[in-house]
Amino acid sequence: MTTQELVDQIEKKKSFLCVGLDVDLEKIPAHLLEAEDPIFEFNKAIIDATHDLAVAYKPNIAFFETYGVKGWESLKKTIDYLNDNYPDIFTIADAKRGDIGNTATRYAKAFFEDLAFDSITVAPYMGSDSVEPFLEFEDKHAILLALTSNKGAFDFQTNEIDGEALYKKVLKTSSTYQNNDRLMYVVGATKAEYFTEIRKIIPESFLLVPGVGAQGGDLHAVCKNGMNDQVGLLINSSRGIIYAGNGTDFASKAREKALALQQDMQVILEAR
Ligand SMILES: O=c1ccn([C@@H]2O[C@H](COP(=O)(O)O)[C@@H](O)[C@H]2O)c(=O)[nH]1
Repeated sequence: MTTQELVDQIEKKKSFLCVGLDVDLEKIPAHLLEAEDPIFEFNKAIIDATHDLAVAYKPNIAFFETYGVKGWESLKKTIDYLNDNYPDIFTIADAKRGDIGNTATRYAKAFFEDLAFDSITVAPYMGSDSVEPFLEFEDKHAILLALTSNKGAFDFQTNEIDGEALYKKVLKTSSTYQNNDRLMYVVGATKAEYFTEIRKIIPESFLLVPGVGAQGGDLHAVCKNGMNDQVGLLINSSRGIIYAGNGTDFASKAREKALALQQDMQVILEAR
């Protein structure tokens, strides 16, 4: 998907919501456990209940890998279901990959060609030759971890090297990579006070922003400091939406949570 197509979706739906699919068999409603593929059935119900309110879905790959081959089958069914039924939706494989060039190419082919995701999260630590292979695919995007939502982000990312915070170096250096127009960045909602500085370095780029809801990040603060002319934000909520209920009405409960976020976003968009 092109960035412009994503922007068009945001305008049409008045939403920049990304629903995170972090499916845990210990948390999903008991009645689904009788299904042949409970993970897929759960995802399908969540997607069907929220697709008009969200512009992106982000399956976190760990939650599928943990179930081995069955988990990968559920992931494949989930991405195929999204692509077949809701082709306008932007899809993110939250896989946080990063390795030397030839290995990075294999990761990129796995997630962009076999699984047909629009984007994948990538760790920047190994540098240009570990990131650029992901940027060789037309209309696909690498979403680089810049300033993450967790407290461990302060271990390295905000530390200064030669007078500049590491996360700023990541933003600046990656902006020189081949096909850098296909780059997006992860910045945590729990780090709202950093968005103004971040926007000075990468004014145009889309930011994937996890950390609202369960991690306590503030949507309004993020939007105030981080929104650009094209909105430029994908706000992710995973547990706060998908586990809003755990009875037979779990999907409508998830919709209620997604609707509340979308309505907040609509107000923010209309006030711009
Ligand atoms: O900095 C980061 C990067 C990724 N994540 C992922 O986003 C979701 C957040 O889930 P919630 O339930 O909404 O807290 C999850 O998949 C994380 O692995 C992040 O939280 N922070």
